Amino acid sequence: MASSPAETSKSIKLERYNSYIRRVNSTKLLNASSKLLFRATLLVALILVFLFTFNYPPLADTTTHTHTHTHSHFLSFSSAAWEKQVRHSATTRRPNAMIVLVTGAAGFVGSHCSLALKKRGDGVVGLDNFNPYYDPSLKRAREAMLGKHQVMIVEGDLNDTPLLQKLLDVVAFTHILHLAAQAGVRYAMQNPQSYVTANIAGFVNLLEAAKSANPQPAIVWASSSSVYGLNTQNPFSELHRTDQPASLYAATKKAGEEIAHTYNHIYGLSLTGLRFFTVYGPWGRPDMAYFFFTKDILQGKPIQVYETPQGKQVARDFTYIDDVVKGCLGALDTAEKSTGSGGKKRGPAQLRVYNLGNTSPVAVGRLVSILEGLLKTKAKKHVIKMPSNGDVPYTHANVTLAFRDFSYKPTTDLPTGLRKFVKWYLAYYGLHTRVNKETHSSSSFS
Ligand SMILES: O=C(O)[C@H]1O[C@H](OP(=O)(O)OP(=O)(O)OC[C@H]2O[C@@H](n3ccc(=O)[nH]c3=O)[C@H](O)[C@@H]2O)[C@H](O)[C@@H](O)[C@H]1O
Repeated sequence: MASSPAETSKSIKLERYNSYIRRVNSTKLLNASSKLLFRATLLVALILVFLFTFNYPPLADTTTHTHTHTHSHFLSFSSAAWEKQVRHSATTRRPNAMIVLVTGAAGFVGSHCSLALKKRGDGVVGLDNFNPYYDPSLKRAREAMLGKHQVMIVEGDLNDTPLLQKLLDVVAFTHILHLAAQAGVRYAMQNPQSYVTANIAGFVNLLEAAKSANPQPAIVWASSSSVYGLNTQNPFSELHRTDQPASLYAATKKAGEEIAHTYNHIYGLSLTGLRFFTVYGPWGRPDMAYFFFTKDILQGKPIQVYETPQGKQVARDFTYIDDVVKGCLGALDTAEKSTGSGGKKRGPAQLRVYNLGNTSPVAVGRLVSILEGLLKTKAKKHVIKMPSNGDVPYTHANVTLAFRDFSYKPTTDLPTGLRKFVKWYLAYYGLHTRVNKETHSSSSFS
């Protein structure tokens, strides 16, 4: 049926009105869905910000699932590219080479040992959590130096079990050189928990991963001269008592020696503990006296030199880094294989402890005089009684055992070693004034 013109115009208007309403509604719908989308995006963004800000999942998981490397950053630790880099770093370049996981590789002794191993053709993979106990930029500089020699440091924590398992799965390490630890004798009064976490829990976690690995690696690890504690027999021999630690640091290192015994006994892990005696040298630790004395003397700041409660000089068997590196490599070279497999002991395994010292203690006052000479600056020296915060009056190593078993023989005296340290210090921090030309002799770590 045909419609009238009036009806037609009314129906056209109605149609236009309906179409207008549909457009308005669809725009409203669009606006509503955009708003919904916007709110959802905001919510997701807020959740992400929360997760990153409050570090969830916990640090042990987040930091260790990534790593830095000179060529690429933050690869997932399970990615094929990450595994390739780890294997590349573990590549050996000599017959019968060892493949070593070095924990604490961005640390003082760890970086030196990693480089020495790599230079002689061994495969090396580092592990370090880059914690801020002392300036992490120094650890990054050591990492960069190792990167130039194709040594990769995986950024991760000893307490990250999946990471350790992954590393031991990806590479059949023959050895672990375990140097990662919470160091420092006096800092244990300020942050006791950090010593338990790194030196006890972290060590156990590493041993757990090692005992389950196939093959089980042999382990050489850093104990400390501080385990001799209040021992008065002199020089310190491995046969002397070590059941009187004077600091929590010493107690955790002594606990490590007992834990090593347990894992050797139950699982057949080959374990060698090295008692380091106040190691110093280029690329050293800024928390140690020789290092911050150098800084304070150059800045004209006062330094405190401790004396015993009886007014005697405090002394240390200061040991130069190159001598300690030789000792570490000697211990690795003579470490026998672990005997267990699949987490089970198959026979008795090697268990050893050695002193790595210099065998000639030097008073701290003499250390200061040597630095004054090298820096051509008089120290503002205050002699005070040694605070009772874990320190011991003197250390002195007997190294007969290490000499017998791997020809360990320290060859660097304190003036020679400090000269090399000062040369490095001035170059590293860009300070070249007021210093003896003599200090510009050769350095060990370049
Ligand atoms: O052999 C070890 O196993 C340990 O060695 C190192 O400990 P220590 O021998 O105590 O070194 P370090 O602090 O440099 O003090 C050196 C001397 O300066 C004296 N000292 C110290 C500070 C100060 O302000 N004044 C001072 O006279 C102080 O009394 C001491 O006589 C490592 O840090 C430690 O991690 C561990 O490895």
